[in-house]
Amino acid sequence: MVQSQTSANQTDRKSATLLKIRDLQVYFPIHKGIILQKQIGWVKAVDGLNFDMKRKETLGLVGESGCGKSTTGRAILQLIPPTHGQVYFEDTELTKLTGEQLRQIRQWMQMIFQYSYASLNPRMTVGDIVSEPLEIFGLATGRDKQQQVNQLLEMVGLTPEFIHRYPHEFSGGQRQRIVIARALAVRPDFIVCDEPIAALDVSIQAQIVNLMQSLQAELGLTY
Ligand SMILES: Nc1ncnc2c1ncn2[C@@H]1O[C@H](COP(=O)(O)OP(=O)(O)OP(=O)(O)O)[C@@H](O)[C@H]1O
Repeated sequence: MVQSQTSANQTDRKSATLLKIRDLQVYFPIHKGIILQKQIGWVKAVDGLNFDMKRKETLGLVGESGCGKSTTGRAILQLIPPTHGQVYFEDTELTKLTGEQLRQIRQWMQMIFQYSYASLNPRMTVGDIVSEPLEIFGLATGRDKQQQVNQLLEMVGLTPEFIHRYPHEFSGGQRQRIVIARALAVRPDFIVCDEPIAALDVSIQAQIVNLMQSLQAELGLTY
């Protein structure tokens, strides 16, 4: 169960605050029986979480397996509806937004996962994968889109020559770079990183951490 207290220091933060979490709770119902599915209780995955994050800050959640880290990340992005509490992104209360409003604001918040391969469509080329968010959010078309895709690949240490290749033609570390390039395409402020290096070899883990740190410095990202 993820819990925390808000310190006086945290509440003093002003305009630079990007994210505010207030009394966040995510409870999952526990059911018994296959047909009648009687509810017999709740899993309190997140229970009364409070914290603030400034822009360009990195906050790590540490805890045993099943303590609610992933649920916290998903609930912040409203991928799981919180049971109770508020999530503010800048001054917008995400927990009050409608579907379309959320879709717009999600542009500024991205998530990267441990198993990058599973989140990459095996039938799409790298060029299509990285350009898809540009199209969805209407950020670029034609030659401009092509240039942005090339730039994004270069930013994550991949050569633009890779654009015609498919995910299975890459190593685990390279796939994670593709996932990062796709996340960066929409120019996010905030990225939820759910164990983004856990599935990689130790030497590759260091490379991806270094890449994420340099991107944070360059683009002012909050992790
Ligand atoms: N969709 C769901 N329905 C029911 N219970 C869930 C659901 N998602 C998560 N849980 C439960 O909520 C708790 C927290 O899960 P979560 O995945 O957030 O933990 P975690 O800290 O990220 O674990 P790990 O380090 O193993 O990834 C666990 O007990 C899990 O079984």
